[in-house]
Amino acid sequence: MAAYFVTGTDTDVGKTYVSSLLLQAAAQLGKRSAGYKPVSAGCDVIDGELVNDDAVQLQRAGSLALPLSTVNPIAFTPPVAPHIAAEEAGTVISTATIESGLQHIARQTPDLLIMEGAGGWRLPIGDGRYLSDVVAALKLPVIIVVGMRLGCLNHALLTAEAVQRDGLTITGWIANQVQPDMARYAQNLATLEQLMPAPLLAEVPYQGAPDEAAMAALIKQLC
Ligand SMILES: Nc1ncnc2c1ncn2[C@@H]1O[C@H](COP(=O)(O)OP(=O)(O)OP(=O)(O)O)[C@@H](O)[C@H]1O
Ligand SMILES: C[C@H](N)[C@H](N)CCCCCC(=O)O
Ligand SMILES: [Mg+2]
Repeated sequence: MAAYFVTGTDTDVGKTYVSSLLLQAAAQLGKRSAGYKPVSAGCDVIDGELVNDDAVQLQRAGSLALPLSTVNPIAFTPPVAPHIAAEEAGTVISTATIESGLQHIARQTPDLLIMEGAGGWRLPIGDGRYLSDVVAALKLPVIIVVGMRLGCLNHALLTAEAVQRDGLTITGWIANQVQPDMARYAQNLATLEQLMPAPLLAEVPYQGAPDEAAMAALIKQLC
């Protein structure tokens, strides 16, 4: 089984969008794929259940049939930083729950398991702890989604520095075109290719996906 942690240069940079593409591509190639969003903030309450859109997207994209509570064991209603939502709910984000949730999915032997963070790499989860501590304890390789917009160079380089300082391997980064036409896109991409300490895995076009052959090659590399 291959498991990865997908982080991003910020919230709203396309971690879920890109993770879903990877899970779908793996499924189309006959692989067992599963997404995991341990901590979410920003949910609808449907029939008494907290339903997070990221979790629903990952659940649909993966080929394993998993209940939503398995894909997303820790969920909060307001779309705010999760440790603040946890405090408001009078609860503490449990690292044991995050870890056991991953092991639970791993036991169903996916070929590709993608765990999506929330926000960026150094996400506080309360009491001086960070989601990155959990990823480090799990020793998961990291994929960085770079939301290609002005400011991403600094965010991408700082994220990569922090991941490496935490002792983790960066499998690579994905350039995600969150804007239809970023000014100097090619030059920004070239700058990151030169300065990032890990390879560019894929370019994801605005409202699109890498071509089938590129995706198949990437899934082969990741699995
Ligand atoms: N390549 C793309 N083309 C067009 N829209 C995109 C692309 N990538 C992401 N988006 C859109 O940008 C928004 C943010 O993407 P997404 O939800 O995947 O971000 P995220 O990093 O997972 O955010 P969060 O921190 O909340 O988990 C969504 O509306 C998504 O559909
Ligand atoms: C609500 C939002 N879409 C995400 N799920 C949570 C983003 C947390 C960001 C925390 C921060 O770094 O400021
Ligand atoms: Mg997301």
